Amino acid sequence: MRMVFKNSLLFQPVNIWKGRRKFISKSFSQPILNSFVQYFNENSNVLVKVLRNFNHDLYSVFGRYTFDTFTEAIVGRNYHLQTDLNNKLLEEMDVIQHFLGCEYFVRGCCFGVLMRIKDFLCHGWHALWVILKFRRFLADKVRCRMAEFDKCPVVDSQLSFVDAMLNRKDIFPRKIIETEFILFASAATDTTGNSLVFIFTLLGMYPEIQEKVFEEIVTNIGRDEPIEVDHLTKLKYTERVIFECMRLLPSVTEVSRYISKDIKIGDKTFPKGTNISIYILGVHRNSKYWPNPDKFDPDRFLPEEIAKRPPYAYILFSAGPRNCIGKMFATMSIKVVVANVIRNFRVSSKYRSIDEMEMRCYMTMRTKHDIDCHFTPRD
Ligand code: HEM
Repeated sequence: MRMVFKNSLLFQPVNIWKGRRKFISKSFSQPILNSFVQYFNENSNVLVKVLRNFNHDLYSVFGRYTFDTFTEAIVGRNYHLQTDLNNKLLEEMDVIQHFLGCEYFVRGCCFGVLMRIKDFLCHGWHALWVILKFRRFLADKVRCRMAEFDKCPVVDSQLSFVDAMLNRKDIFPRKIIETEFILFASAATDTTGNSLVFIFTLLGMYPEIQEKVFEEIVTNIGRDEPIEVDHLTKLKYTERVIFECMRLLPSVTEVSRYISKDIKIGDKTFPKGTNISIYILGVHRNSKYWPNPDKFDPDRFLPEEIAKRPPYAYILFSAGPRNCIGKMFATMSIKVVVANVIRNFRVSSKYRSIDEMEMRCYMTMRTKHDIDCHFTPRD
């Protein structure tokens, strides 16, 4: 991780992180995010076509949608991974998840150094090769953008974070811009893609809820109209459904922190120098805050129900200053996809409960095997 993201936001000490996060946050303001909705809409139209012909390997299908949308919004380039099935870059990235994932470290710890060396020789080189390929692929796009900028500088207060950094090349060298772009693309793709897979699978498990979502979408947007910013705030029930899906199946299940001074919580003290993990999945299914926690109930996200809970009972995007910078980007993108897909397809799944979905968790959570979720055109 450190090797790939060394110069990025993720690994900066607080004093550098603070200034950079503030700078980048301006590019995630509401007016800028609103201007991205056209890309979410256009790419979700492609997704609808893809789903008509290609109904398997859903992690790849939704990951490709997310990657195309992200790169188009941020550097103005669509790589058409949704339709270019020969490009296997995202699937190859899964090797990295395997390599960095729990299994490697758990086994490495149990059987000692020899197992680590064996794992590295078996999987490490492959992971390294994929990382370099991904890096080169994305860095190349930043260079293209840079060349465009040099020819024709854009003077605008509403720039994507890459363009905003390119505008301040005096403080952001090219290498840093490239690394940030790679971090953001990685942080956006699997998280959002996997969430979409889970949302549709849960909608497939609860057809009555799916029909209510369909009704709301058709009433507020229509069957064929392009999806625009103003539509998104009208999808109140759909939004509750999305939040409930991501409560039960968060694509990021834990975050870690290094404790820099003693912290007392209740009668326990966590001493300075400790690494701790906050288990998001556990918090989201804690019966103290979520009665009958395994029940799928979108009304938990009615405003009056939210008001009854402490704000940290739902930490899908983490919380505090180091939370997810892309949370609104992800939420808006997911809403557009749900609206466009549900008005075009009836979704079904054989699972009767989330317990039947065997999960595996590396950096992000997925099912162990191909997921059972099917899309049947409504027309
Ligand atoms: C459903 C989708 C997403 C989920 C569940 C998610 C979750 C998270 C979580 C839990 C963190 C905090 C990590 C920590 O506290 O250590 C985080 C950080 C981050 N996320 Fe997301 N994320 C999502 C989508 C996105 C998107 C779309 C982007 C980019 C547009 C993004 C960019 C980032 C970045 C750059 C950080 C690090 C922020 C920092 O250290 O200041 N994420 N995300």
